[in-house]
Formats: sequence, structure tokens, C-alpha cells
Amino acid sequence: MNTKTRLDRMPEWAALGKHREQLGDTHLRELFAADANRGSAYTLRVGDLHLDYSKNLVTDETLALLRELAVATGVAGLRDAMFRGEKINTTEDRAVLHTALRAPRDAVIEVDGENVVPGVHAVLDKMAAFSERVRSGQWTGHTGRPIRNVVNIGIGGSDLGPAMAYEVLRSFTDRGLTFRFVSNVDGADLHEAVRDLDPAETLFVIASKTFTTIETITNATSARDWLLTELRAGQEAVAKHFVALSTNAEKVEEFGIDTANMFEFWDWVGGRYSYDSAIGLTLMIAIGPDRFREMLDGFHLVDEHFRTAPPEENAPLLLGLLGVWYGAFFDAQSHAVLPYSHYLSKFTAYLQQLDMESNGKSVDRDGRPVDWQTGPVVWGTPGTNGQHAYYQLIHQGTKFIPADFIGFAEPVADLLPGLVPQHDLLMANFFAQTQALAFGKTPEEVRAEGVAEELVPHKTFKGNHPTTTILAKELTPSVLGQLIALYEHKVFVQGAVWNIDSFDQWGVELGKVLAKRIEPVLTTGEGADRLDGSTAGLVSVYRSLRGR
Ligand SMILES: O=P(O)(O)OC[C@H]1O[C@](O)(CO)[C@@H](O)[C@@H]1O
Repeated sequence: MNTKTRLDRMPEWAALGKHREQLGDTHLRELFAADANRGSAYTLRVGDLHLDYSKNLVTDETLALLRELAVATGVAGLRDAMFRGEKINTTEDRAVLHTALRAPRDAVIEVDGENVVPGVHAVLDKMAAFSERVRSGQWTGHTGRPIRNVVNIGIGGSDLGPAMAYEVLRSFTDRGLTFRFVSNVDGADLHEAVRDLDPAETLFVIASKTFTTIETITNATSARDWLLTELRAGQEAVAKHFVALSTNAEKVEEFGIDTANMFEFWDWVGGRYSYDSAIGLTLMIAIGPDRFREMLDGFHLVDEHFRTAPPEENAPLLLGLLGVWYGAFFDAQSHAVLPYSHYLSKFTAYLQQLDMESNGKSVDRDGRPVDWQTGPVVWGTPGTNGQHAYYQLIHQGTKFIPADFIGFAEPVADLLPGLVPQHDLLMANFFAQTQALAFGKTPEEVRAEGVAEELVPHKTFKGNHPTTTILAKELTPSVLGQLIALYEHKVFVQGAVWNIDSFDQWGVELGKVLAKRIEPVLTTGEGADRLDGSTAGLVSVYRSLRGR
């Protein structure tokens, strides 16, 4: 039993509350006017990431008080326990060691007295050898033809990570191979993924930590049926066209996949923290083992930064504390992540699981209800598209929405030369938006433009919307690893401050159990009387629409 003082009873929390009152409506305009160096002083450098947090509603005092809160809540102690492999996921009695997945070969990290690092590298080596065989055409299917298509079947952490990273690193992929990602149990997903593929040239990568997830096993079974039917082959074809990424060898074998074609990981890797484990196999086939290792080095660089950088320079600590500040003292309900890169189109969807499944909790580690805001709603899409959709609400709506802006100095290396000049326009938008959000446009400025008085309120921008800017030279595998590790540790910091278990996900269980109960009612109609009135009515309409 963890007997920590409740967050809202800590003097450090009260001090922040008082400071917030003193800050009142202080505008970013005033903060910048008061400190000519703010724009350069409130910046950090982590690896290849330049982080500007000057457009946040904080002063030196705010930052000092937030760091005191981090000390009082034991963030550093929990961080060190995580890196040491202690079982900090207490509700599941598990270590939390995604950091071991990118540790160098000679590192020693023990779980239950066993060094896990050699096992991590053995799997990476096995993945590399397999990837090279597929990429070079040496891995052939049942009919002897080389594999040209790879279909990843998984959901949640077994889909979002590799699917996101594949998009991000598209310009580093083997353009001669086709990659698809199937997650939805809606048959349309698999249908669209395979309809134009030649089964003789198709490899299915079944990604599931537990190998019991109903969506994944259903899609994998359908994929197997499709393949065997199309190839007019027997079970023996499975070994050539199916590999598994899992912790559960027994279930993999039961499904009919040769465990020699299974790439293992471990229960100390959470699903949403797993794409740099064996779950990244599809990505490794796409970008090659060397690029994959560069990505892991990027992760490791930020792991080391988080572990060793002093609090004043510690980027994940800072980002985590800013989120705590806005949630508790500005009542922020959401956090927007707005990448100015087409390749990051799935980045925010990935972060949604990372953040919301981790910190979407309402009881603390002792099971006591929390009285403070925990994880925000994370949302967003690539920048300029968002500008023409929902930015209006961020600029002039009534909601308080802190946002991260992510951009790159260079377009991707293989962009058609004729498209390169567009990059400056993209980035001009990137810089203009955080400027407009921070400083707005006063009624006086609007009037000075000769705007009719009745339109002045409509054309005024209040500003004072906080943003953090993350800028890197280019979007490389290493930079992607750095970005993901930055957000992983930000989420960690927040969970530590809020004293919640960021590594379980009990909240997804109830829906799964109920779906299992409802499915037979849909097919047979029996048991409808045990459903609540609304659900029974809906099921009845559904059955009649399906002619049952
Ligand atoms: O990899 P698995 O075991 O199929 O689980 C998939 C996803 O399901 C969840 O458990 C949530 O239902 C996620 O945490 C996980 O990433």
C-alpha cells in the first residue's frame, strides 16, 4: 500500500494554486515585454530536438514551483525505479521496461534477477535476419514466389505504433514492397487491405502481445482462410505466409504458426510502449534493420536525457509539468498535438493511446478517487489542414487548449525537387500560428486597420493561448525515436505527479466482456431479456434490419 500524501494536500500544490491566483490574466504579451530574452531563455535542446516553451503561461517562479512539486511527488525516484526494472506497474505486478528495448548491447537491466538485455538483442538480431530475407526476396511463399506485400494485423499498441512509424518514415521505406495495416474487426478493413494483393506474394504479420485479442485473432483467422482458399493450399502454407509477434508462444502455436516464426517480447513491455520491440517487425521490414537501429538509438538518447539531465534542462519533465499546470490550474481539458509534416499524419492518433490509455485514470495508486484532473484528451491532425478546420475554435472559441507544434527545417530528402519550395510556405504557417495564438490581435490593432466598429469584436484575437514548439532539422528514424521517447516520458512524469498507475488499462475490459455477451444475442436473439432496455431495443432493431 502506497501511503503517499494526497497531491491536493501537499504544500507545493497549494503554493502553485496561490501562484496561479497571482498570475491572474497575465498575458504572454506582458511576459515577453518584461523579459527581452524570454524567447531564447525558455528553450531546451535534446538530441536533435529544439524545444521552445517560451509561449507558455509560466514564469521562472512557476517553473520553480512545478519542479518543487515534482520533487515532492517523487518523480525522480519512480523514474529511477522504472529504469532499474522494479515492478512499478503495481496493479499488474509488472516491471515497466520499454527503455530496455533500446538499451545498448552491453547494458545490464535486471528483472527478477535476470538481465533482460541479451534477450532484447537476440530478438532484434532475429528480426534483422528475417527482415533482410524478406527485403532481398529470399523469403519465398508457398508457391516459391518472393514476398512483395506485408500485411500487419494487430490493434491498439500492436497497430498504432508500426502504422504510425511506417507513415512517418515512408521516405526511408523499400518502395518496392507494399505495406498494409489492418486493425478494425470490421471486415471492410481486411477486405480493402487484401483485395488487390496476390496471396502467393503476401506475408501476414500477426501482432498481438496476448494473442487473445478478439479483433486480431478474428482478422488473422480470416486472413488465413483467405490465403489458403486463394492458394488452394493446406495448413502447410501457413508457415510461409504467417509470422507472429507475441509474448504468448502457446497461443501462437495453437493458431498454427510455427514458433520458429515467432518474434518474442515480454510482459514488461506495455502494448502502447511496444513498437520498438518485436512489434516493430513490419516497420523493420519496411525501413531495414539499420534504420530501425538508428530509431532505437534516438529513443535511447532521450531515455538517457530523461534519466540524467538536471530538472531545469529535463525536457520530458518540463513537458509533463506544463500539462499538470494547465490541467489543474487552468482547467484545460484537452491537449492538441499539431505536426507540420504530412508524414506525421498518424502521430497524434498514436499519442492518443500512449497518453489517454496511460493516464485516463480516476483513482490513485492506492485506489482512492483523485480530486484533480488526470490525462487530457489528446487530439490534432497535421497543421495546415487543421488551420482550415478547427483552429478557429482554438483562436476564438471559449476553450483553453494548450498545444504542441512540431515542425522540421528540411523537407524529406527524396521530395520531388519541384516541391521543395513549398516547405517554406508550410513552415511560415507553422511559425505564424504559434505567434497568432500567443499574441493575438488587440481591438486597437484591429481598429487601426480601419475595420468598422461593429466588426471589431469579431476580428479581435485575444491571444494568450499557450504553445510549445518542437523543431528539428529533419524527420529521420532517430528523430522519430527521440520524439516518441519524449512523449513517453512526459506521460510518465504526469502519471507520477498524479500518483496514478500509468501502465495498466483496466478501463478497456468491461466493453470487451459485454461485447462477448452481446454477440450471441445478435445471432440467435436469445438472452435479449437480460439486456438493459435501451440495448435490448437497439439489438432488436439491428436484428430486424438484418432480416433476423
Ligand atoms: O497486443 P494485444 O494483446 O493484442 O493488445 C492490443 C491492445 O489492446 C489493449 O490491451 C487495450 O485493449 C492495448 O493496451 C493493447 O495495445
